[in-house]
Amino acid sequence: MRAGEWVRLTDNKGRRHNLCLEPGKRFFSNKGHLEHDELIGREEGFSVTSSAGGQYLVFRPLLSEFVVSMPRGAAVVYPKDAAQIVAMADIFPGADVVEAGVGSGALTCSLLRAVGPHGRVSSYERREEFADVARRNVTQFFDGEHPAWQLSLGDLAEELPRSGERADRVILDMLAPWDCVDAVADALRPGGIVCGYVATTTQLSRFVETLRAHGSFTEPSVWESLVRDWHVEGLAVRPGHKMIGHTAFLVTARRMAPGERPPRKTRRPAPGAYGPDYTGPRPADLPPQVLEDTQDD
Ligand SMILES: C[S@@+](CC[C@H](N)C(=O)[O-])C[C@H]1O[C@@H](n2cnc3c(N)ncnc32)[C@H](O)[C@@H]1O
Repeated sequence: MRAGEWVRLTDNKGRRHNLCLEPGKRFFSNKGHLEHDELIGREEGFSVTSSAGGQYLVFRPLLSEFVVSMPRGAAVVYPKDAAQIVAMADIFPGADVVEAGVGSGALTCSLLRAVGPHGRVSSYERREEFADVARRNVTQFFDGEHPAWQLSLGDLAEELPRSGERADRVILDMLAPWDCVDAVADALRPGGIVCGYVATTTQLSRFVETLRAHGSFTEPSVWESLVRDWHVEGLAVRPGHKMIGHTAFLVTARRMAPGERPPRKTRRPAPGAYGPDYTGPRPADLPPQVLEDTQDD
């Protein structure tokens, strides 16, 4: 490990500290201090003892560790969901991926890793202060600029058509992904995948109905992932007491070729899908403020 690199210290109670190694500096905790110089030049994966007897494991942070501890502008996509997005939206080496909004840049790091140096991740963010946070985080994680990354400031629905970009995959993590469906459909290559990450059921409903109504996507698939750790010690083998429960719902659909439509029966809700006596608004008709009152970016 060299000066300027980030390392993670974990004490024997599982408490974690991230630090950037600097010659001559000290790390302080309630267990005294450690000299950075003791860590610089060593290979990761060892334990050190501080001046007051605290023991720490020393490793470089994994991506999944980095994104949950890095500075945040907006809420981040958690590693459990980033893994689902990479797998189920089929992000492959060399792919052209468009992403919005970039938020804190957590998902961006996973996308860049998956496309590699010969792919492209084109990220859009409409708030400059979040774009700045993301730029710092992504640059820190990759220890410099990633050759496949391009970050643009602006609203995806307006900027993507202007850019003329074509994409194999488009990932939307934003309040109102339905506003971007036209732009996404125009940018996606036939067979390409749109993947939405939405926090609430009202957003989910509106996004899925908008994709269906657009007519150029296959029937959306919808799921969520719940991760539960297990405690395994002797005969005490049981689920952990805490878990990461709901974060967001995931939606994917594939772009049909130009002029092609998915089979009709998969495009519309079955008659009576809202119940025979239902006369209220359909999800796609809900006014935007109903959603904006309950959800922030
Ligand atoms: C929840 S955050 C994204 C977090 C990000 N995926 C991550 O893992 O760090 C949502 C972001 O989308 C941005 N946003 C919302 N609508 C947008 C749009 N139409 N175009 C571009 N950015 C948008 C917001 O400003 C916000 O920063």
